[in-house]
Amino acid sequence: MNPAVFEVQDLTVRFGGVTALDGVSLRHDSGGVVGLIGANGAGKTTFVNVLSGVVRPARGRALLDGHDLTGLPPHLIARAGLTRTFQNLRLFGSLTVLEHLLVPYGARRHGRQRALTLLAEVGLTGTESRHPAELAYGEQRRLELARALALDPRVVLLDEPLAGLAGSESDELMTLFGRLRDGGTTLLLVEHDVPSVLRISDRVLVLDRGRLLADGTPAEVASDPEVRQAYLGDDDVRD
Ligand SMILES: Nc1ncnc2c1ncn2[C@@H]1O[C@H](COP(=O)(O)OP(=O)(O)OP(=O)(O)O)[C@@H](O)[C@H]1O
Repeated sequence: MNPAVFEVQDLTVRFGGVTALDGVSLRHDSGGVVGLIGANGAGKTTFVNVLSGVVRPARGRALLDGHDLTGLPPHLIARAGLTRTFQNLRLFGSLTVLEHLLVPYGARRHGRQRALTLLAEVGLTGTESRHPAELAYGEQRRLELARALALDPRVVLLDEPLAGLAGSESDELMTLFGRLRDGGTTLLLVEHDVPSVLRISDRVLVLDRGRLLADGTPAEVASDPEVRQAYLGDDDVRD
């Protein structure tokens, strides 16, 4: 069997007496958008934190293309092809927009041109010399995304990328996610906006108190009685 794009085996994370992830195992073999939903405290951010190297699991493994990432620091995981955005933006106040992207591109060939191209892709052309504090909130979110996209990762983890965005801004980002997916990037989308997740995802995972409650197509997950009872309100799943 070919290695999965990403895979977790028996992933278990504890914070003191709290079990944030409880033996989660799954593999994702193709690209596309994988939605990850669940109530507050279900373990979604912890899942992203383990895959991206921010949190070490008590048990289990995380793999990217068959390579064990468990315990590697975030910068090596990023270099291996898995990057992320943060729920609370982590931009550098002293760097300009362009400099944010020149950091990952470093001395690479055509780094500056590639950075400018990427800024155009996320709709930030014209903001190159500004600092994060001079950007609108939606622009800051797009800069965070652009930084995660530098160096052409194979997998990007998006932790609540739509939080705090107006409807039109979040529509634009969803369109961009669709383009990235079509370009072959695998996206793992953690999001409280369930209708958006169901609309864009090829596969939806539902976490409930650290366990994988459901895993299927958006239609399968939206009609799963256990999911509806544990998590989804009827309003959330209506078209
Ligand atoms: N650093 C930490 N220290 C202690 N407990 C933590 C820590 N991080 C997460 N937890 C706990 O682990 C559980 C899972 O949290 P996590 O943030 O992964 O959930 P989530 O599904 O992302 O929630 P939300 O939707 O509210 O962001 C929660 O009970 C949370 O309080």
